Amino acid sequence: MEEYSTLEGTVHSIIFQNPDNGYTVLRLLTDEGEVVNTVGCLPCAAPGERMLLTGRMEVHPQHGEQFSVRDAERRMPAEEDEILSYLSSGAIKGVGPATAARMVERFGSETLDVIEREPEKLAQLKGLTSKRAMEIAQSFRSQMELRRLMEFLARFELPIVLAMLLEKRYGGTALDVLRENPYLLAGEAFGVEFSTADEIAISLGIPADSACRVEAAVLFELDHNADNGHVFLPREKLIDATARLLDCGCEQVEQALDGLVERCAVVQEQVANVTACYLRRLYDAECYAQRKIELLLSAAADQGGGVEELIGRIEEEQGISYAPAQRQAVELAAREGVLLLTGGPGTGKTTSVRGIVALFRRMGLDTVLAAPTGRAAKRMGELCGMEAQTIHRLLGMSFSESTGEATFIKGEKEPLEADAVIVDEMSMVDLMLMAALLRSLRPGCRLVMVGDPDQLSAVGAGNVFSDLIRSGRIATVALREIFRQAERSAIVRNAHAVNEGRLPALDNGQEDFFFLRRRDPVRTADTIVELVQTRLPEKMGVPVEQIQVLTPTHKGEAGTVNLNRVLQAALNPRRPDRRERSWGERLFREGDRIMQTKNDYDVVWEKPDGTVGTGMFNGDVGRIEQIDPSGEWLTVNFDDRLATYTADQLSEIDLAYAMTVHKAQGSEYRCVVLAAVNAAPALMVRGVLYTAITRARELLILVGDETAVGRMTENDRQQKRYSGLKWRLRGGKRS
Ligand SMILES: Nc1ncnc2c1ncn2[C@@H]1O[C@H](COP(=O)(O)OP(=O)(O)OP(=O)(O)O)[C@@H](O)[C@H]1O
Repeated sequence: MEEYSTLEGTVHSIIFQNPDNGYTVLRLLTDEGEVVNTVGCLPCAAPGERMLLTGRMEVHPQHGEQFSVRDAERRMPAEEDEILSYLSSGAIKGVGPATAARMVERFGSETLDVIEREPEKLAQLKGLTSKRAMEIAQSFRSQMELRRLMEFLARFELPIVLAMLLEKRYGGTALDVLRENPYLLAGEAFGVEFSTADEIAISLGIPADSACRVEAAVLFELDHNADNGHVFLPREKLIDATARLLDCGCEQVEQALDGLVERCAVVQEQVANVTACYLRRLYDAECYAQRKIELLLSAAADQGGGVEELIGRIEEEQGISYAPAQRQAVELAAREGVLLLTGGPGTGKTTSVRGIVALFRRMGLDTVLAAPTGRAAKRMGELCGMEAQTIHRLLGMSFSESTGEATFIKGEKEPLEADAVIVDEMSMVDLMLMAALLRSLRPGCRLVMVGDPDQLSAVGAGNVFSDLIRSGRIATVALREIFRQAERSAIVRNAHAVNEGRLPALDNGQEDFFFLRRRDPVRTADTIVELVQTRLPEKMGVPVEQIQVLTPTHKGEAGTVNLNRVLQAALNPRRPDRRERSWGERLFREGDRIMQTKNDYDVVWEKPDGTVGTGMFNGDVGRIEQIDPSGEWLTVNFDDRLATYTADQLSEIDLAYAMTVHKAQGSEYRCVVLAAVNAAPALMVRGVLYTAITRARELLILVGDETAVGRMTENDRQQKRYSGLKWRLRGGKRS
């Protein structure tokens, strides 16, 4: 990792500035008398201002050497000549060079204070009306507010970009709002650690036992646990965790929790024998999901007559004879309002779905196919011979800038027109998405949910698929038989072995499954680079683009961070004709394979046929096509959708030469290279290995240590997730 250095000096001139995100290109006159081109997030920077910058030097193919800023300590100009160049630069609306000169001549080094605090004095100057003086003061004050906000955040080592986000949300009063309740930073929209918000609060003298602190901690715990998959927390656990977080007594937390329950910010309800505490949105989603599923079940669409004959014709048409369980699945799809279809790799799920699609077509049902990720939708569409979409796109998801929440065009008021919806890769659907999908279905719409319940759980909160299966309320067909074609593949055989707790065969006597023993993670990483760069493309004829490196972890030599660094250096090395752009610790280069790491509904994309749309989703993978010479935006090609990212969206992308198994959920690759290395205990589980193996279509190469493979295979512990959906469907308390 390159070292950071510091640079101190005065802003000489501004070359470029984006007022929306603060991205700035400027020339800095250092104290050593050198002029250095400097780029970074430096909102409202203006000539004359003093800066102490931390960052690193980069070589830009067109602009040569430039300093890329990570942190900045900034001081307003203090000397007369600095103030003059600051004001002359146009930094304040309504002040040009002539006015600036008059102001500084009259007020000297006090000029900025006068503008801010005694603007009426400005009207004494020739040619300045008091109205204009007030406008100047207003423009200067709003800049100062933003600056003070930035300085305030910088004291706690928070990123400058956060100031822009706060200002967007709270306008000129952002700093006051923040001082009143610093805990808002720990909320979903800003994602700051509770401990940092707490540090700010303490520095502001907010007492440790103040209600706002304890309430914020309770909400933070619920939110944090939702990120770990829990829909609710048992009251005792919530109180205990919060008391530990705050290092305070349980009574205080109980009081705060009761206050939140009274105000309905938290919902408390008995779920089986647990007193469950829910964030409001998750409670509403769970109750809605239960009610809507009941409704869809009660509208059971009995189409008994003639189905067998139809199935016979479909078999003939598709040149296939269904296995009994597959036939049952197709038949039940005709009869039931809601159907679950489960099975591991090669058990014939897709073939059954094709049958269901054909049957629905013959029944005259308008059918829609969907999946939780873009890749899963693409694959589903290809295999079923009709268009499939992501659930997000199907529902017209967008993002509210003011509340930070996802909104959907489709819902109860404007439902989907479909008569039937078939969803694949259901194991990845979390509770919020499930509730949104259900809201968009008309009463009587059929819902077929397909997936492999042994895959890793959804990233978001909930256990939706397994709750639905285990509720016993919904018709379920479990495909267990592995078809002969599929049985020939060692990938499929080994996946089933792992799923049953048996070690995969690592003897290399197979065509599509190989094991390369490397006990040391450094050698594991070296071997992975060699495989991807030369051996696989040259000896096995697999193009680099069709290989995906997976690893259980971010950390260590064989974790994503290091593997991405070494793979980038090998596959897309620094070249004079490839522009680069760094963002925090990451370095992006034209030609890099990258991944979107969170949903962003604002990214704009365009297809070659001119279709324009918005939205990129967590897990979408693309290639950096171009980095603008200003470094201010870059374009990424996602499967022919050319998306433009501005500087403030760069935190949402990461290199994707290697990714975690969790991130690869729902995707499939021709060839997977898996780093089988020891990692944190929570990652050494069967689900991780099983999911990794089942991502490979034609070739899987395990590189690493068989003890790690063994540990993962043996450990079938699934993280328990608190969720009440199964209980509600089984007839728990009606809501
Ligand atoms: N009834 C059948 N008769 C003969 N072959 C079948 C039948 N059903 C499925 N197959 C074959 O078995 C293999 C696996 O089927 P399919 O792709 O439908 O399974 P899947 O569960 O979707 O698998 P995966 O999840 O791995 O994609 C395919 O080669 C398919 O052609």
